[in-house]
Amino acid sequence: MAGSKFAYVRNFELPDPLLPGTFMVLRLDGHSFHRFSDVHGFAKPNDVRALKLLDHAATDLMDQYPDIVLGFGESDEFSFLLKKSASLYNRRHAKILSTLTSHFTASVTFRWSTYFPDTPLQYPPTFDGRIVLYPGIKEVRDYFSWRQADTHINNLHNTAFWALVQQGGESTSQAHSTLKGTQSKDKHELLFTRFGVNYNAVDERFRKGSVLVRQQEQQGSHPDSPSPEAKAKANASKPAVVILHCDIIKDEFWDSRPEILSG
Ligand SMILES: Nc1nc2c(ncn2[C@@H]2O[C@H](COP(=O)(O)OP(=O)(O)OP(=O)(O)O)[C@@H](O)[C@H]2O)c(=O)[nH]1
Ligand SMILES: [Mg+2]
Repeated sequence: MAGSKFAYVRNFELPDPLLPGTFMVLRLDGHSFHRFSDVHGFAKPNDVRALKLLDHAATDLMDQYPDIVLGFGESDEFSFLLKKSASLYNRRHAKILSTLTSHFTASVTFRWSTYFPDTPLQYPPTFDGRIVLYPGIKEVRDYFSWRQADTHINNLHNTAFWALVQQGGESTSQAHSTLKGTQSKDKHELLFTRFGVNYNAVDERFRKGSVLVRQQEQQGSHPDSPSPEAKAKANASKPAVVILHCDIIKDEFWDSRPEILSG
Protein backbone atom coordinates (compact mmCIF):
# COMPACT_ATOMS: atom_id res chain seq x y z
CA MET A 1 0.00 0.00 0.00
CA ALA A 2 1.28 3.46 -0.82
CA GLY A 3 2.21 5.59 2.14
CA SER A 4 0.05 8.37 3.46
CA LYS A 5 0.19 11.79 1.84
CA PHE A 6 2.55 12.74 4.65
CA ALA A 7 5.14 10.11 3.89
CA TYR A 8 7.07 12.34 1.48
CA VAL A 9 8.73 13.96 4.50
CA ARG A 10 10.85 10.84 4.73
CA ASN A 11 12.70 12.07 1.64
CA PHE A 12 14.23 14.82 3.75
CA GLU A 13 16.15 12.19 5.72
CA LEU A 14 19.39 12.06 3.82
CA PRO A 15 21.79 9.14 3.76
CA ASP A 16 24.91 9.71 5.85
CA PRO A 17 27.27 6.81 5.08
CA LEU A 18 30.79 6.77 6.45
CA LEU A 19 33.42 6.21 3.75
CA PRO A 20 34.01 2.45 3.29
CA GLY A 21 37.42 0.91 3.88
CA THR A 22 38.48 3.48 6.45
CA PHE A 23 39.18 3.15 10.17
CA MET A 24 36.49 4.66 12.36
CA VAL A 25 37.54 6.17 15.66
CA LEU A 26 34.75 7.05 18.06
CA ARG A 27 35.69 9.40 20.90
CA LEU A 28 33.35 10.02 23.80
CA ASP A 29 34.02 12.76 26.33
CA GLY A 30 32.23 13.51 29.58
CA HIS A 31 30.17 16.67 29.31
CA SER A 32 31.19 19.24 31.95
CA PHE A 33 32.99 16.65 34.05
CA HIS A 34 34.84 19.38 35.86
CA ARG A 35 31.53 20.12 37.55
CA PHE A 36 30.38 16.48 37.64
CA SER A 37 33.58 15.40 39.43
CA ASP A 38 33.23 18.21 41.98
CA VAL A 39 29.57 17.52 42.70
CA HIS A 40 30.28 13.80 43.22
CA GLY A 41 33.43 14.32 45.29
CA PHE A 42 35.94 12.66 42.94
CA ALA A 43 39.40 12.23 44.46
CA LYS A 44 42.04 14.55 42.98
CA PRO A 45 43.94 14.23 40.76
CA ASN A 46 42.66 10.71 39.92
CA ASP A 47 39.60 8.91 41.20
CA VAL A 48 40.10 5.16 40.74
CA ARG A 49 36.35 4.51 41.16
CA ALA A 50 35.50 6.87 38.30
CA LEU A 51 38.19 5.45 36.03
CA LYS A 52 37.07 1.88 36.70
CA LEU A 53 33.45 2.87 36.10
CA LEU A 54 34.34 4.19 32.64
CA ASP A 55 36.44 1.09 31.96
CA HIS A 56 33.40 -1.04 32.79
CA ALA A 57 31.11 0.96 30.50
CA ALA A 58 33.72 0.63 27.74
CA THR A 59 33.89 -3.14 28.29
CA ASP A 60 30.08 -3.29 28.04
CA LEU A 61 30.26 -1.45 24.72
CA MET A 62 32.96 -3.76 23.33
CA ASP A 63 30.98 -6.81 24.49
CA GLN A 64 28.01 -5.50 22.56
CA TYR A 65 29.88 -4.41 19.41
CA PRO A 66 32.44 -6.94 18.09
CA ASP A 67 33.56 -4.46 15.41
CA ILE A 68 35.37 -2.48 18.13
CA VAL A 69 38.91 -3.81 18.23
CA LEU A 70 40.51 -1.39 20.68
CA GLY A 71 39.49 1.00 23.44
CA PHE A 72 41.57 3.66 25.15
CA GLY A 73 40.37 5.63 28.17
CA GLU A 74 41.73 8.43 30.33
CA SER A 75 40.14 11.09 32.53
CA ASP A 76 36.53 11.52 31.32
CA GLU A 77 37.08 10.25 27.79
CA PHE A 78 37.20 7.00 25.85
CA SER A 79 38.25 6.32 22.26
CA PHE A 80 37.24 3.23 20.32
CA LEU A 81 38.70 1.88 17.09
CA LEU A 82 36.37 0.01 14.74
CA LYS A 83 37.93 -2.32 12.24
CA LYS A 84 38.27 -1.04 8.70
CA SER A 85 35.84 -3.59 7.30
CA ALA A 86 33.11 -2.81 9.88
CA SER A 87 29.68 -2.85 8.28
CA LEU A 88 27.85 -1.97 11.47
CA TYR A 89 24.46 -0.34 10.73
CA ASN A 90 25.57 -0.08 7.08
CA ARG A 91 28.10 2.49 8.30
CA ARG A 92 25.36 5.05 8.87
CA HIS A 93 27.05 7.90 10.72
CA ALA A 94 24.23 9.15 12.94
CA LYS A 95 23.01 5.65 13.76
CA ILE A 96 26.45 4.45 14.89
CA LEU A 97 27.37 7.63 16.75
CA SER A 98 24.09 8.03 18.59
CA THR A 99 23.63 4.36 19.47
CA LEU A 100 27.16 3.80 20.76
CA THR A 101 27.27 7.08 22.67
CA SER A 102 23.93 6.27 24.22
CA HIS A 103 25.00 2.71 25.13
CA PHE A 104 28.15 3.92 26.87
CA THR A 105 26.32 6.69 28.71
CA ALA A 106 23.57 4.34 29.87
CA SER A 107 26.18 1.87 31.10
CA VAL A 108 27.91 4.55 33.17
CA THR A 109 24.62 5.29 34.92
CA PHE A 110 23.68 1.60 35.17
CA ARG A 111 27.01 0.72 36.82
CA TRP A 112 27.30 3.84 38.97
CA SER A 113 26.30 2.30 42.31
CA THR A 114 28.81 -0.55 41.92
CA TYR A 115 31.67 1.94 41.99
CA PHE A 116 30.07 4.67 44.10
CA PRO A 117 27.94 2.72 46.60
CA ASP A 118 27.84 5.63 49.06
CA THR A 119 27.47 8.49 46.58
CA PRO A 120 24.01 8.90 45.03
CA LEU A 121 23.99 10.28 41.50
CA GLN A 122 22.98 13.94 41.70
CA TYR A 123 22.11 14.25 38.02
CA PRO A 124 22.60 12.15 34.86
CA PRO A 125 26.13 12.16 33.42
CA THR A 126 26.23 12.83 29.67
CA PHE A 127 28.88 12.38 26.99
CA ASP A 128 29.52 14.03 23.67
CA GLY A 129 30.62 11.81 20.82
CA ARG A 130 32.36 12.16 17.49
CA ILE A 131 33.53 9.81 14.79
CA VAL A 132 36.69 10.56 12.85
CA LEU A 133 37.69 8.49 9.83
CA TYR A 134 41.34 7.67 9.32
CA PRO A 135 42.65 6.40 5.98
CA GLY A 136 45.61 4.35 7.19
CA ILE A 137 47.51 2.63 9.94
CA LYS A 138 49.89 5.54 10.48
CA GLU A 139 47.07 7.94 11.32
CA VAL A 140 45.36 5.40 13.61
CA ARG A 141 48.57 4.77 15.53
CA ASP A 142 49.30 8.50 15.72
CA TYR A 143 45.76 9.11 16.98
CA PHE A 144 46.19 6.68 19.88
CA SER A 145 49.72 7.97 20.54
CA TRP A 146 48.26 11.47 20.74
CA ARG A 147 45.72 10.42 23.34
CA GLN A 148 48.28 8.51 25.43
CA ALA A 149 50.80 11.37 25.26
CA ASP A 150 47.97 13.63 26.45
CA THR A 151 47.34 11.26 29.37
CA HIS A 152 50.99 11.52 30.35
CA ILE A 153 51.20 15.31 30.05
CA ASN A 154 47.96 15.90 31.97
CA ASN A 155 48.68 13.36 34.67
CA LEU A 156 52.19 14.65 35.33
CA HIS A 157 50.83 18.18 35.58
CA ASN A 158 47.88 17.20 37.78
CA THR A 159 50.03 15.03 40.07
CA ALA A 160 52.47 17.91 40.64
CA PHE A 161 49.65 20.45 40.97
CA TRP A 162 47.71 18.52 43.63
CA ALA A 163 50.89 17.59 45.51
CA LEU A 164 51.64 21.32 45.84
CA VAL A 165 48.09 21.96 47.07
CA GLN A 166 47.44 18.89 49.21
CA GLN A 167 50.90 18.27 50.66
CA GLY A 168 52.66 21.57 49.99
CA GLY A 169 49.91 23.75 51.45
CA GLU A 170 49.80 26.02 48.38
CA SER A 171 46.59 27.63 47.18
CA THR A 172 45.44 26.58 43.71
CA SER A 173 46.57 29.91 42.25
CA GLN A 174 49.98 29.58 43.94
CA ALA A 175 50.32 26.06 42.54
CA HIS A 176 49.44 27.38 39.07
CA SER A 177 52.19 29.95 39.25
CA THR A 178 54.70 27.47 40.74
CA LEU A 179 54.17 25.21 37.70
CA LYS A 180 54.00 27.98 35.11
CA GLY A 181 56.66 27.47 32.43
CA THR A 182 57.97 24.23 33.94
CA GLN A 183 59.04 21.40 31.67
CA SER A 184 58.37 17.73 32.21
CA LYS A 185 61.76 17.15 33.87
CA ASP A 186 61.15 20.06 36.30
CA LYS A 187 57.90 18.45 37.43
CA HIS A 188 59.63 15.09 37.94
CA GLU A 189 62.30 16.89 39.98
CA LEU A 190 59.78 18.87 42.03
CA LEU A 191 57.76 15.74 42.85
CA PHE A 192 60.87 13.87 43.92
CA THR A 193 62.71 16.53 45.90
CA ARG A 194 59.73 18.16 47.62
CA PHE A 195 57.36 15.25 48.04
CA GLY A 196 59.49 12.12 47.71
CA VAL A 197 57.38 10.96 44.77
CA ASN A 198 59.09 8.97 42.02
CA TYR A 199 56.70 9.75 39.17
CA ASN A 200 57.72 6.60 37.29
CA ALA A 201 56.41 4.57 40.23
CA VAL A 202 52.94 6.21 40.10
CA ASP A 203 50.17 3.71 39.23
CA GLU A 204 50.33 2.83 35.52
CA ARG A 205 46.57 3.27 35.32
CA PHE A 206 47.10 7.01 35.88
CA ARG A 207 50.23 7.38 33.75
CA LYS A 208 49.17 5.28 30.77
CA GLY A 209 45.37 5.21 30.83
CA SER A 210 43.28 2.10 30.12
CA VAL A 211 43.82 -0.02 27.03
CA LEU A 212 41.00 -2.46 26.20
CA VAL A 213 41.74 -5.33 23.83
CA ARG A 214 40.23 -8.68 23.04
CA GLN A 215 42.21 -11.65 24.27
CA GLN A 216 41.47 -15.34 23.86
CA GLU A 217 41.26 -17.00 27.29
CA GLN A 218 44.44 -18.95 28.08
CA GLN A 219 44.00 -22.72 27.97
CA GLY A 220 44.88 -24.58 31.17
CA SER A 221 48.00 -26.71 30.66
CA HIS A 222 47.00 -29.23 33.33
CA PRO A 223 47.01 -32.72 31.70
CA ASP A 224 43.73 -33.82 33.33
CA SER A 225 41.73 -30.79 32.36
CA PRO A 226 40.00 -29.48 30.47
CA SER A 227 38.42 -32.22 28.38
CA PRO A 228 38.77 -32.04 24.56
CA GLU A 229 35.10 -30.96 24.40
CA ALA A 230 35.71 -28.19 26.94
CA LYS A 231 38.83 -27.12 25.01
CA ALA A 232 36.92 -27.00 21.75
CA LYS A 233 34.17 -24.99 23.39
CA ALA A 234 36.63 -22.53 24.92
CA ASN A 235 38.38 -22.13 21.56
CA ALA A 236 35.07 -21.38 19.91
CA SER A 237 34.08 -18.84 22.53
CA LYS A 238 34.71 -15.22 21.70
CA PRO A 239 37.80 -13.58 23.18
CA ALA A 240 37.22 -11.67 26.40
CA VAL A 241 37.83 -7.94 26.69
CA VAL A 242 40.81 -7.30 28.97
CA ILE A 243 41.98 -4.04 30.50
CA LEU A 244 45.69 -3.19 30.30
CA HIS A 245 47.65 -0.13 31.37
CA CYS A 246 50.49 -0.41 28.88
CA ASP A 247 52.38 1.66 26.35
CA ILE A 248 50.61 2.00 22.99
CA ILE A 249 53.02 4.48 21.45
CA LYS A 250 55.90 2.09 20.79
CA ASP A 251 55.75 -0.73 18.21
CA GLU A 252 55.63 -3.62 20.66
CA PHE A 253 51.91 -3.30 21.50
CA TRP A 254 50.87 -3.25 17.82
CA ASP A 255 53.41 -5.84 16.63
CA SER A 256 52.13 -8.35 19.14
CA ARG A 257 48.49 -7.73 18.16
CA PRO A 258 48.44 -7.55 14.34
CA GLU A 259 44.72 -8.36 14.29
CA ILE A 260 43.84 -4.85 15.58
CA LEU A 261 44.89 -3.12 12.37
CA SER A 262 44.48 -5.96 9.90
CA GLY A 263 40.69 -6.29 9.73
N1 LIG B 1 38.85 15.07 40.57
C1 LIG B 1 38.83 14.41 39.40
N2 LIG B 1 38.38 15.05 38.31
C2 LIG B 1 38.38 14.40 37.14
C3 LIG B 1 38.80 13.06 37.02
N3 LIG B 1 38.67 12.67 35.74
C4 LIG B 1 38.19 13.75 35.07
N4 LIG B 1 38.00 14.80 35.91
C5 LIG B 1 37.50 16.15 35.58
O1 LIG B 1 37.02 16.11 34.27
C6 LIG B 1 37.65 17.12 33.48
C7 LIG B 1 37.81 16.58 32.07
O2 LIG B 1 38.32 17.56 31.24
P1 LIG B 1 37.47 18.17 30.06
O3 LIG B 1 36.74 17.10 29.32
O4 LIG B 1 38.43 19.01 29.27
O5 LIG B 1 36.47 19.17 30.80
P2 LIG B 1 34.90 19.10 31.02
O6 LIG B 1 34.59 19.86 32.28
O7 LIG B 1 34.43 17.70 30.95
O8 LIG B 1 34.34 19.97 29.82
P3 LIG B 1 33.73 19.48 28.39
O9 LIG B 1 34.32 18.15 28.08
O10 LIG B 1 34.18 20.52 27.42
O11 LIG B 1 32.25 19.46 28.56
C8 LIG B 1 38.96 17.40 34.19
O12 LIG B 1 39.41 18.69 33.95
C9 LIG B 1 38.60 17.19 35.63
O13 LIG B 1 38.05 18.38 36.17
C10 LIG B 1 39.25 12.39 38.21
O14 LIG B 1 39.64 11.20 38.22
N5 LIG B 1 39.25 13.12 39.36
MG1 LIG C 1 34.83 16.43 29.34
